[in-house]
This record gives sequence, C-alpha cells and structure tokens, in this order.
Amino acid sequence: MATAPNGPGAPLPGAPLLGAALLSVDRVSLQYRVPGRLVTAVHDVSFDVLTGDRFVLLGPSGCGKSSLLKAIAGFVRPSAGAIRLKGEAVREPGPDRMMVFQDLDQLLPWQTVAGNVVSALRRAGGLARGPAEARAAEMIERVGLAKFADAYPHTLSGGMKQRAALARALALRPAMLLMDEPFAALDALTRATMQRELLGLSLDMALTVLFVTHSVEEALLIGTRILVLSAHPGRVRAEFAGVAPDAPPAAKERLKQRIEALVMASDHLASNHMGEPSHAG
Ligand SMILES: Nc1ncnc2c1ncn2[C@@H]1O[C@H](COP(=O)(O)OP(=O)(O)OP(=O)(O)O)[C@@H](O)[C@H]1O
Repeated sequence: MATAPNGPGAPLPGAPLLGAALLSVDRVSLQYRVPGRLVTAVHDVSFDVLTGDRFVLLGPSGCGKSSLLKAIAGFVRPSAGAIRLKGEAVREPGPDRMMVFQDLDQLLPWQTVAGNVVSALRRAGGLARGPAEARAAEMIERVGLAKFADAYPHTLSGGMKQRAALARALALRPAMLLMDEPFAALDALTRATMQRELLGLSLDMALTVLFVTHSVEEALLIGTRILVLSAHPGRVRAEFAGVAPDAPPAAKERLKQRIEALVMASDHLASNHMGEPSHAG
C-alpha cells in the first residue's frame, strides 16, 4: 500500500467520517488475452476504500482505470491478487456495486426514466412493483428529475441522462457506487454542476464512491483520497489525501502541481519504455 505524501489517514475538515475498509484491492493484476499475446492492463495494484470515501483512481488514458473498475464490479477476473468487499471475495456483478458509465446512452431507450429505475429495482433488487415505484420516485426526486420521470431517454439532455443513470444506481442502495468518468461526455458547465451535485448527494446519503478520471482538477474536486496510477500498464505511483473544499487556494494549487508532475512523469516513463513490460507472449 502506498503512503499518502500529504498526511496519511488524516480526515479532511468537512469530509464524511471514514469507517473501516469496505473494499480491499490486494496486489491485483489484470490481463486480457488477445490473439497471440496477453495484454497487461494493471500490475500489482493495491488500495483500500473506506466506508464514506470518495476514492479517486487517477491516471492517463490506457493505464487500466476502467479495467480496475470492471474487476471491482465483477465483470473481469484478476489474473493475480484478490478483490474483497466487506471481506468477501468479489466473483461476479452484484447490486452492492452499481456502476455509472461515461456513455450517455446507458438507459433502456424503450423505457421512461421511472421505468428504467423501476426495472432495475425489480430485476436486480428483487422489489415488488409498488415498493419499486415508491423508491424510484424518491431517487428521481433526489437527483432533480421529478418533472422528467415520464420522459424517454432520447428526449433528455446529457446531464439529465447521467442524473437518471445515477438515480437508477443509487436506488439499489449499493454499498459502493462505481463511476467511470461519468461526466466526461458533458459540456464544461453541466460537468461542474454534476460534480457539485454528486458531492452534495454523497454527503447527504453517506455514499462510498469509487470514481475514475484522468482529470487532476476533477480528482481534486471529488476525492477524499486520490490514487495516482502510472501509464500503461497501470501501477500505483502514490496515494494523496484530497483537499478540503474550504482549503486555501494556494494549498489546492500546490497539491495540484504535485499530482500533475507525478502524472506527467508517469507518462514520460511510459513513452520511454514503449513495448516493454506490458505485453507477454
Ligand atoms: N477487452 C479488452 N481486450 C483487450 N485489451 C483491453 C481490453 N480492455 C482494455 N484493454 C487494454 O487494457 C489497457 C487498459 O485499458 P483501460 O480501458 O482499462 O484503461 P483506462 O485507463 O480506463 O483508459 P481510458 O482513460 O482511455 O478509458 C489498454 O492497453 C487497453 O487497450
């Protein structure tokens, strides 16, 4: 486990009270078999996510962030190491780990916003229609989409589609919300609004969030902790405690510069080692 250079374990002012390790990623490597070779996506990665964390995986394109999230969601099996949620090995997808993707078209197009949430609650959550409809209405209200509960996805803006996807994920009351660059496809203004809303929701609902991004600014805005991965294949470079929202701008800028320098150094290292050790025959 990497140490946090700016104060390991110290809770941020205004941050949720962090609890015990909810998720443990222990020396995980992920490989894909493609014709004639193996592609190593991440190598020997370890970290813990605590209850109440907004834990950010930060790294350049191709460093294996999405692959790690997919493995935690249970879609991809590690080639080495172990992933445990509440001490139990993760073997398959489950409603305790709901994912929101970057893709703006992750809703079922033939169902309304409410229909999408109710379907998920009935299928994955095992709820009867009545309770599913009540819980869906509550979540849709929470994400600010009450007036659009009966709208079909193609009539919604990108931000509204992501709100609906968030409502669907949160309605299942997952132990952990997995977010794979969920705001990357939105315009800058909507992205900033959604980031603020996610922070508000995570505090109101005491969410545990694992958030993937390649934006240092977004990582600093969202993260209570930030794990920096090297370029392909991803390895842990360092873990940082985030900055409190009310921290002096100079403190934020200093941390931003340290993280940016690390990300740039990783990129540089990777481009000097092209073709090395990521691929094995
Ligand atoms: N299904 C797959 N089959 C083969 N290789 C894959 C597959 N998925 C990902 N990879 C490879 O694994 C590596 C990591 O990819 P991944 O998408 O996890 O990175 P990422 O950090 O999320 O990238 P980005 O920020 O661009 O989304 C890349 O080299 C990619 O080509």
